[in-house]
Amino acid sequence: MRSVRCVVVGDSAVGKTYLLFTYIKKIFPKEYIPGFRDTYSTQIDVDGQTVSLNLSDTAGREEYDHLRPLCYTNQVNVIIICFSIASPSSFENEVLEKLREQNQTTVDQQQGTTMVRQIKAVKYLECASVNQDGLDEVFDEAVRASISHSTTTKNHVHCCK
Ligand SMILES: Nc1nc2c(ncn2[C@@H]2O[C@H](COP(=O)(O)OP(=O)(O)OP(=O)(O)O)[C@@H](O)[C@H]2O)c(=O)[nH]1
Repeated sequence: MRSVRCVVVGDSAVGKTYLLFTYIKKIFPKEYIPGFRDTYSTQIDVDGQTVSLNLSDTAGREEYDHLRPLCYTNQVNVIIICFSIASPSSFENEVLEKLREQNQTTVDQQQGTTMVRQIKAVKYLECASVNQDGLDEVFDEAVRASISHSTTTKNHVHCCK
């Protein structure tokens, strides 16, 4: 079975741990979870293929800056870069609503897509752990990106022989 190793990175408090917890457990935690297990494995079907998906959480706090690169080994197939479309304190809908009233904008699809081009990432996706909106899609796309990259790399190796 194909195995895909995926690391989730991003600033502190953008929701990385909750993203993984909610995706795996299919429930948004009621109480704050200070940390989740560092890695988790699950099997998912993507485009008719069963894949073993290994997920790793990272700590976003600055004091872990020197340790985080240890997670970027050559065994990692996909890195998901996470950020809050609003500020961390504006997670709650009520606060988002207030921001909108004050004409303060959140990151929109267009800005996300532009950023993807700038950093040569594969895709920009929005999701919300709180209602599980778009969560499966994030990890399905991560698997697709990995499969498509490994196919491209193999083809490249062939053509250079
Ligand atoms: N409203 C709302 N809150 C969320 C969502 N996802 C996460 N949160 C909240 O965001 C806070 C931070 O989430 P974490 O998952 O701990 O953040 P993190 O990115 O893992 O933070 P570090 O461990 O410091 O790197 C938590 O208090 C969650 O309740 C979401 O989709 N909606």
